[in-house]
Amino acid sequence: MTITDRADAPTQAPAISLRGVSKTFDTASGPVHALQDIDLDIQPGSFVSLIGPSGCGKSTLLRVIGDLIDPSEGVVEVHGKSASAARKARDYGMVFQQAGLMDWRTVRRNIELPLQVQNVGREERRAKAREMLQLVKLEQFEHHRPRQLSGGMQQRVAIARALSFQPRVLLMDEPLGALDEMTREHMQRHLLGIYQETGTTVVFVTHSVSEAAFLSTDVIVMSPRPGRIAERLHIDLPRYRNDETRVSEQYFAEEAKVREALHSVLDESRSAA
Ligand SMILES: Nc1ncnc2c1ncn2[C@@H]1O[C@H](COP(=O)(O)OP(=O)(O)OP(=O)(O)O)[C@@H](O)[C@H]1O
Repeated sequence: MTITDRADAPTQAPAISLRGVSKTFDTASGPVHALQDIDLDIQPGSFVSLIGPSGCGKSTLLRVIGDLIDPSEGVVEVHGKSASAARKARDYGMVFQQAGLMDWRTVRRNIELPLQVQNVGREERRAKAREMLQLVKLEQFEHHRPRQLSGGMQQRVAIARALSFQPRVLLMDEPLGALDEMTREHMQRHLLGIYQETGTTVVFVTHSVSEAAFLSTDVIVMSPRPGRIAERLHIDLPRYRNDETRVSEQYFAEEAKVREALHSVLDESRSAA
């Protein structure tokens, strides 16, 4: 399965490639087949959302890509390297539902942390962190502590931190899941802006159909027990999207397409249960 950000895009080496990837967890109550036989190519610069019922393996797939867990079978390549080599080469930025910021450090020093770990010099670190603060539009909060910021702002800091070392791939596990509806829409606009500006390849786990349709170039619909790819959908919207996109006929049609695919997976998994 190949995913390109445009249907007519020339063939290029995928940013992420999975072949025959399965993951089984051995638990006290027996094996859990979280992923089975996943083949997937993700082209550079695409924004790919993973959506599907709870427990269908979205987070497991993201974690296998990011080398946070090993697959039981199969191969993962990121820009031609193994997932573990890609992690060592700092090809990944990761953002989770909780921002996970350190409250004893200022906002800027939180963003500097991954650079500090890489022994980047102080001045360069500071300059990079300021650039990232501009990217997420939080320049004036440089000296604040995370607890002084709203949930959405904290997530923007987490995104800035993840992007500080210019990873080629941004892995996001429900990064907007804990935010209220209005903040979430606001953050979606921010995230789109960041994506458009950086051109980073994004893999994004979400439960929200509208979010997946609005943000993504492609949506992967997964089905549970075992976790598999049920359908992949190309989102036929202009790459540059804004609030007008959200109320366009074209967007409603794309959203309906994702909703329909998800509902047929839900219906199947209910009738199999
Ligand atoms: N560390 C683990 N040990 C045992 N089972 C696990 C582990 N991690 C995930 N699982 C199981 O693997 C399956 C897939 O889980 P995963 O979290 O990837 O699904 P998900 O689609 O992200 O779910 P949700 O939408 O609820 O977050 C589930 O049955 C889950 O219970």
